[in-house]
Amino acid sequence: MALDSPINYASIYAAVTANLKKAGLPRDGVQLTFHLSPGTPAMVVIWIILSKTRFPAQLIQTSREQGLESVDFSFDLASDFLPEFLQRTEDRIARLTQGGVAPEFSKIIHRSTAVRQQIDMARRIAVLDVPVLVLGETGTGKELFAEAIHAASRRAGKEFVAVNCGAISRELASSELFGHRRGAFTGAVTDRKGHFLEANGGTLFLDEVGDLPPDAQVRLLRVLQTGEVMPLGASKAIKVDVRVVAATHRDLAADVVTGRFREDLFHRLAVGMLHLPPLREREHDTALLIDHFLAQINADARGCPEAQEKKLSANARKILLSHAWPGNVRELYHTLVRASIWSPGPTIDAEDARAALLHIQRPEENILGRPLTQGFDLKELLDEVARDYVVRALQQSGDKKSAAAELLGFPNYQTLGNWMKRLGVESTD
Ligand SMILES: Nc1ncnc2c1ncn2[C@@H]1O[C@H](COP(=O)(O)OP(=O)(O)OP(=O)(O)O)[C@@H](O)[C@H]1O
Repeated sequence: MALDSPINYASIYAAVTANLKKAGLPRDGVQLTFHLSPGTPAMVVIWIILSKTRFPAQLIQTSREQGLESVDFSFDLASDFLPEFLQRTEDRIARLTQGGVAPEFSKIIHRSTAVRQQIDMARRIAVLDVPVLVLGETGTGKELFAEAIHAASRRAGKEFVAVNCGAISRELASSELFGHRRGAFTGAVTDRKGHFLEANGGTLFLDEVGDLPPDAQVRLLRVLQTGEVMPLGASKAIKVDVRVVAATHRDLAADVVTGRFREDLFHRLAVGMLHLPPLREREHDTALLIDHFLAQINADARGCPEAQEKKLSANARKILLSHAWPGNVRELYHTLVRASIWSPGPTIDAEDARAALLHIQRPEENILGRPLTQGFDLKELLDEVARDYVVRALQQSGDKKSAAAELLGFPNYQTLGNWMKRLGVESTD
């Protein structure tokens, strides 16, 4: 096993754990033994920590005088230290979160327990200054959560830099994030600071982190491990103090399995992890968001001479409530903006709502012509088709479940109810 240095704790830890994992350890039926005597003091420390945590092992030492001895001492991290450590952390969180919810979390409009739980977790993670990974479909509020975490953290007054990794070209990803020196590559005519240094002292929000190319993943891992950035073409690393909040709509755990995303980076980023549920899984949030956004749209329009205060008719509301919202909160907001602009009178009626929704159906999205590329999910596609028909049947039947069930060829309305629950379709029937 090659080591950078026999006294470098980080490299000993990385090398040993990588080798043990490669050997498929720990594993049932295999009793591990670590020999403490031949190593440097740094190695002994790492062996002891690993034996008491990730790789339970028996410890032995040897000497000319005593021969082989088992090294035994009671040191149980879980029961001896963790409770005390956690209690200290709890106290700190309680101190830091005194005074109610940070106002930035109040921007996250919700009534559902699912979102409330994620806010509670985000508040606790915010004060710990650890990396956070926010998972959720597009438009579920990942960036909104990242901003709130920043605002509720000790970095609040410092920079919040948001970068969409999916929008950077693969060739330029490393230079955009970590910077470059003039002449580092063709086209590098001036020095570039890079987003990490721009966010120094604050928070860097890496949206669509799953789209980072492999070389940028390696560099990001190194920054997280060492707290230092090495711009392309530079000869010296620069210390940075940046908290990373990453987000993705991809199934990152599946990307780790296929090798598309580095497992070690995944673990580094996912110290705190949030799962934002799609709108269809947030009971009653859609109704609340409709009212909130409509009030906001009306407030924004106030002052324009030709603007009218808009209201939603009961039928228009029903249509919006039963839509599947594949684009989640963002799509809901834009649909309301369109509906309020297009409705000629002060009331947005069913027709206006339908027209605003129809606007986003893209004819080129032929359901039979989707490319079989990574991320394709046949079950999700079939659910999409089912959702579309269920919503249409409900609309056509005036939201009467029995009639809608008949239209769909279901034996009874309970069957429709089961489908709606599974597909996350709401109804007001
Ligand atoms: N719970 C919410 N309350 C109020 N506004 C919300 C909520 N969730 C999302 N939004 C708004 O919806 C829009 C989309 O949210 P945001 O950009 O945070 O989503 P995202 O998950 O980061 O999207 P993407 O995956 O496309 O990057 C934003 O304008 C945001 O302010």
